[in-house]
Amino acid sequence: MGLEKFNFLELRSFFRKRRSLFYLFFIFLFVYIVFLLVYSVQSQEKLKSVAEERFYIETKHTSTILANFLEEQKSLVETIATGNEIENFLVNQSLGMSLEYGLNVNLFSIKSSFDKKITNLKWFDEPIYQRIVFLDEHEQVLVDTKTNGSTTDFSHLAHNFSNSFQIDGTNKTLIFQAPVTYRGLSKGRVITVASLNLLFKPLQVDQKDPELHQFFIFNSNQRLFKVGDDIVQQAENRVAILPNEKLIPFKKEYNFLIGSIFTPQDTGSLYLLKNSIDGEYFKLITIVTSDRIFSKLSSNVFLYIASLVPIILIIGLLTYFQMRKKTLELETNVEISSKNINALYDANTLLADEISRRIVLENDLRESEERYRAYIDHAPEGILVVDHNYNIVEVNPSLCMLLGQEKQNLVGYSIGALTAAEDKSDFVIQFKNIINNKKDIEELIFITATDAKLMMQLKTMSLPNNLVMSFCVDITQKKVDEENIHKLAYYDALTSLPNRRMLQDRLRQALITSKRDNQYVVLMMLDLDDFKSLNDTLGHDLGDLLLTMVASRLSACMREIDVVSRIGGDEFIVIAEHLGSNVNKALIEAKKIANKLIQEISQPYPLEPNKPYYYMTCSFGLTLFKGADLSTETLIKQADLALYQAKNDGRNNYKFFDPKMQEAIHERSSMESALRGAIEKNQLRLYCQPLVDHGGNLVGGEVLLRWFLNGEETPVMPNDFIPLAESSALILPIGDWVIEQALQYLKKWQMMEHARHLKLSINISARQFLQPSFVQNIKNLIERYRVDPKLIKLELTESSIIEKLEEVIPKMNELRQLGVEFALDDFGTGFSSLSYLKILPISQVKIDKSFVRDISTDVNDAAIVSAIVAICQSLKLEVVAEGVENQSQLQFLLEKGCYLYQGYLFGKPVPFNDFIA
Ligand SMILES: Nc1nc2c(ncn2[C@@H]2O[C@H](COP(=O)(O)OP(=O)(O)OP(=O)(O)O)[C@@H](O)[C@H]2O)c(=O)[nH]1
Repeated sequence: MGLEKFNFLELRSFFRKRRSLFYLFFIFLFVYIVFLLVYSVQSQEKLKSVAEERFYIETKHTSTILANFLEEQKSLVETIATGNEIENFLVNQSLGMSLEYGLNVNLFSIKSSFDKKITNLKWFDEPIYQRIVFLDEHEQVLVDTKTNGSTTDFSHLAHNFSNSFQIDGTNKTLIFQAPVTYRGLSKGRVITVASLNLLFKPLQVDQKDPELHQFFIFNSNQRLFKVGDDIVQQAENRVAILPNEKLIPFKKEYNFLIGSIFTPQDTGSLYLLKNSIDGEYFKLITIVTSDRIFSKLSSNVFLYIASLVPIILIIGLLTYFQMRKKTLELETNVEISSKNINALYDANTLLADEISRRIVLENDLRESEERYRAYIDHAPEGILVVDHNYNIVEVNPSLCMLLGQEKQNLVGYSIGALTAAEDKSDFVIQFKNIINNKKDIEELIFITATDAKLMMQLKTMSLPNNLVMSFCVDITQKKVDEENIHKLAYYDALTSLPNRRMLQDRLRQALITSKRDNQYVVLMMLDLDDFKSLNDTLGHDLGDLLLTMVASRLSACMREIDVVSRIGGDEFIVIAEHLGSNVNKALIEAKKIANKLIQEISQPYPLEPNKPYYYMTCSFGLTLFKGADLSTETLIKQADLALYQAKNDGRNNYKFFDPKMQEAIHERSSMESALRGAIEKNQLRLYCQPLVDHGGNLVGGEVLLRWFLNGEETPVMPNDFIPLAESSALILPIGDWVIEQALQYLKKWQMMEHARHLKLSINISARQFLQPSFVQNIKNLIERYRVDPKLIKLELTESSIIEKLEEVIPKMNELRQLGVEFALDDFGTGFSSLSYLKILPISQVKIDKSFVRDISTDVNDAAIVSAIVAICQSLKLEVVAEGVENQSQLQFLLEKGCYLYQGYLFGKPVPFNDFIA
């Protein structure tokens, strides 16, 4: 909306500056107009009187004309009466002349004179006389101009000649008479008869001047007036009331005067004037309209009104200016208002914007409120709003569901209502603390309506108006899961004892405590003796059962503060603290514990109902420490080392760690690091030991590894470093190296005429064989060196593959398909389940040298070897006897049907290059 802006201020200042001038001008104008008005009124009055005067004169003139006419007629009739003709007659009469003779002539002459007069005398072009009559003193008509002989009786005409004329209303005539005298004697009279109509000739009584009407009144109060062509005479005796010679307004009571002369519409505008003609005898009454008299004059009312016009105009002007002023003020106000309106408009716009913004905000707020409400109502977590008095203001459906409570039983109540616990005091205190501290996340236990225990995680935040909102998430299950995870991470699933990880923790703490308290602690590593047999004979389940029994026995023997853990397989570690600060006492204590535990473990185990008890022994490795700056790993290694010694010492006993063991450990670790660089330093060499048949023919060789440490001539034997290589995973690169080298030699053999048929046996460690890429590696090498796979024989020890048969057999089969053969090495030293011979895709079995060594002297060994050879024969497997050193052994083997041999009797292992000259 746009508002027009006027420049009112300029106009207003203009009027302000000239205001006094304007007032002066208006006053002057007012005076001038009043003066003009007065002057006009006066002039009007004058004009009026002039008009009246003029009208007087006009009527007076008419009266005079009429008076003159009457006078003239009077004198004329007298002139006739005294005329020569009549005088001659009278003379002759007096002379006695008779009528017949002389007088007739006279009369004739009179008559002629009369006729002439009738003919010649005119007024307003009309003959004045209708008749002239000469009567003698006896009223005898002597001369009468009316010749038709009708006589009129003039006797009624008075002889009194003071009234020299009379009006004959009946005949409508005007009669004048004059006496005829002779020598003082009356001799008769002359009568002239004129038309009454003549009187009206000078008067304006016709249609031409309808505004003026005149009539006569004569003495006998007779009104005489003319209506059309008729002259009417009426009696009226009230005429006398009319004033003389004065123009007076016509009053209503004068209506009788005008009668039927004319019928004015407005008698109020009539004026009346009475003029005397011929003395008081004859009056001329003039009735005239004011317009007729004052036609050119304005009426006073008009003047007054006209005079009012300027006043009204002035007042109007003043009012106009006043109003203009007011308008200006108003307009100024309007302008100010318009400015205000503009400002208001701007403010309005701002307000509108603000309103729009607020509407948007309100919408946003509403949407946000709806979102908030939707979120609250549908949030999966419980939501709770509490006021500063700890009263519940809001709960969402999720919280109600979690707590098994109805909303109406919570909202409006104190926070105690949130738990169904009998004693709510702890809950309320904890909750208040949470609310007051507003820690990020707190945990609190709620009791639900069904008496269930809910562990809730509360996240609390402040809201406006001193409100506090808490998000409650049920973490009961999470806690259980966490506990389970913790258990899985820190506890052994089978025995529920702390596992190796937990042990590390506890050991770390024990280290700290022992240092702090200056108290000895013993770490005992326990390993069941020959547990593997139990597994193998009774199965894993019973093995597990035994392990759990061992665990409970260990726990039962130890104090609450001690640690009993299972670190894997059949190995347990026990930590006993607070053994005193004296080493000897601590040793005694530790021994006591070890003995007690050995005693306990050796108790019979009722593994199977109605079956004989199982018996189990164990070995311990112990290490004592007190505030030592040793790592937990070192301590465990010490105990392990001691255990190793205990095992070596025949099992079912315990050994304390001593520094010599430490040295051995050190030696082992330095050897490990030396072995790590052996390949790069070219310290490893391949040797080959011949394999011969019963005819002494070389049929192949077994690849053997030698480690020439630090350029020494005497190599380190495989038994001294292969276990180390296996335990440290160095066996993998070493094994790969061995295979590749061996195939290169085999390639060379293949190119030699006399060696082309020789088979090469390569020892493969279980770890190496179980490598996922093992088969592919072999394939690649066969392809690379183009060797005949049939000449390759891979040797695996029974114990190494027995646990992973399902993994091992498919791999063996895959290589078998290429032509690669397998031999079971060291047969007889392990479990030697004969059933494996059936299921393993092997082509050869190698009897361990420990059996071969004493076959001539030990009946058992001889029996075992015989049995092995027999079985292999029945299974159509080649049998190789290892460690054949003398003829008696050979003889025995030959007798039993073993036709392949390896041993010093046929050749020691020699460097590969020397194997075939
Ligand atoms: N039943 C069962 N056997 C296990 C479990 N963990 C490891 N073993 C077996 O426990 C045996 C542990 O054997 P070792 O301790 O190496 O040897 P051993 O037979 O006890 O002989 P020594 O320790 O030398 O006396 C292996 O045969 C494992 O397969 C287990 O959780 N349950």
